[in-house]
Amino acid sequence: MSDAAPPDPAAAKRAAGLAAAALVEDGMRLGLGTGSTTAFAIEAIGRRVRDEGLDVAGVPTSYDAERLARAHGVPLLALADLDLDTLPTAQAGLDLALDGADEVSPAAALIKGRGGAHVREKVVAALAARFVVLVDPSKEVERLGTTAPVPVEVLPFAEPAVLRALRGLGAEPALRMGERKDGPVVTDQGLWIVDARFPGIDDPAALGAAIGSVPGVLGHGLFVGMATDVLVGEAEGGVRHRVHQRGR
Ligand SMILES: O=C[C@H](O)[C@H](O)[C@H](O)COP(=O)(O)O
Repeated sequence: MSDAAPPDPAAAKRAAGLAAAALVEDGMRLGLGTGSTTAFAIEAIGRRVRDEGLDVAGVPTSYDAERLARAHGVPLLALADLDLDTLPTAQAGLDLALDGADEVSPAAALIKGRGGAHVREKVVAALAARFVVLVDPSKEVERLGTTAPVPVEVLPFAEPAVLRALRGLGAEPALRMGERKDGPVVTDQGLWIVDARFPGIDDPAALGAAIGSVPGVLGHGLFVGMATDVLVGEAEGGVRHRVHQRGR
């Protein structure tokens, strides 16, 4: 038996977060993701704002990201500030979106939403020229669904119907319950989350389309063909940079 300590996920997340913050350039409009890995990036961007006078602003993907950005002095933007009505549709509204993931496949398809922020995260990622995903190595899987369920945000009224439809798609679905609160977890939108556990996902795009078309579903945590970069932090401080093409 080896006496080696297990890799430290916090150190790996920190390495990914710092590498992501280093990609940020003066004048950029950012998407600020949610979760423990992106938190390291937001903190590091805040340091650059303070120490280097970096001029950036970011759209937060959750109340949590918003509070963190404020705490670290990262200026905030709302989608309404992006002038999307005058921007040509082919032009991205944000330069760079930074976010974590619960699973990443070899083709950079993702499961997101452990923190329940996946709906806003997808809106923000879709607006960005580059969508950079920050993970520790435990998030890399050969096949999506290996470790994480697919979070599905649902209208409370529709929950029984959505559970039934998800079972029909091969999932074992369960309403997400609060750990420090009685009853269902309520999202930033005031809706509920169903975690749908699949026995391995072979075609995430097709499954995503099927889940998205269930009446009562606001959105789900499968992100396919969106990531342009994956930064995999290592506990020793190194970072592997995987580059991906959008739409594949
Ligand atoms: O809703 C939460 C987000 O999708 C997170 O980005 C994802 O769950 C990864 O979080 P963490 O970096 O804490 O593992």
